[in-house]
Amino acid sequence: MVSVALLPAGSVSDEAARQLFKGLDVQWNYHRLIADVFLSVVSGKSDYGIIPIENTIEGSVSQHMDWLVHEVDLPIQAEWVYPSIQNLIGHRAALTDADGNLDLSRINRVLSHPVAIAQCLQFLRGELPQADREPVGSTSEGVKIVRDNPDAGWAAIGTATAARNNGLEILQESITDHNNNYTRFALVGPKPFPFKSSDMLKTSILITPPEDYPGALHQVLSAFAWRRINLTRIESRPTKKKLGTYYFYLDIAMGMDTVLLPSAIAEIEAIGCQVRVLGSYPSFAYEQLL
Ligand SMILES: O=C(O)C(=O)Cc1ccccc1
Repeated sequence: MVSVALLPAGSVSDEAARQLFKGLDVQWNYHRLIADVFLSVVSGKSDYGIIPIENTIEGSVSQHMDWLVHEVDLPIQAEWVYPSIQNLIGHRAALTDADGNLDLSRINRVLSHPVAIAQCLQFLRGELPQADREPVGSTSEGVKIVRDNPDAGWAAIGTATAARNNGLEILQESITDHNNNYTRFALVGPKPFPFKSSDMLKTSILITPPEDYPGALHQVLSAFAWRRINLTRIESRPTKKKLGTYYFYLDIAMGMDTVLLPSAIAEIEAIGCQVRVLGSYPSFAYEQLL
């Protein structure tokens, strides 16, 4: 049995986790906040933690990436993608007019995870301009709060699973501003993920260039380019130490166990950059986990 820390039952993380761990014996340790998911793994209560890190519409979930970089030292052991379909969820009976029609103008507040709210901004502006938006720890927490306040005129954005679990209706299905909305999840923890394998391996590294070094990023990229090493993501984030200083987060489409990548990293260190490896792990496409 493995123990896995994640956001609460019915969250997108929960649906995605069940896909990765399908067929395995798992103890699910649910936590209200992503910080507690990380800390459950750090303290040894859970073997792995499940962290949403990137989304088709919203891009990087910076707050989660920052935790991975600044607050904990937990390697990434796998990544996978999962389609996040978001729905408007509430008490239909309380939002119906005298003719029995659903009246969305009765909704005065929408609760959800900030990433889910960000995925539905056009819908919210167009269909629910009167409603306040309230960020909560997860989409499923929002659904639960709405369930407990049937007469408040509140609605949540969340999964069909959360609507079902809480006995609420889907008022409108699939309300994200763009289709094909996928979220990339990272599995973090001290031990490798031995249960499933993939032909696609990835390595994530963090590079902090020396200050005032013109062309540092160019040199970093050329260390990969002439070795024909494929990068799949590059992000810059503030170091949080001084305004205008950044580190670079790179995803590389290969595992660490080759000559090429260690030599590229050695070259980057030789020009004075700090390099931290955040993990070298299998990457699963959604279709691989069905
Ligand atoms: O709140 C959830 O359901 C999560 O798992 C976080 C999240 C929110 C929106 C898209 C993907 C993951």
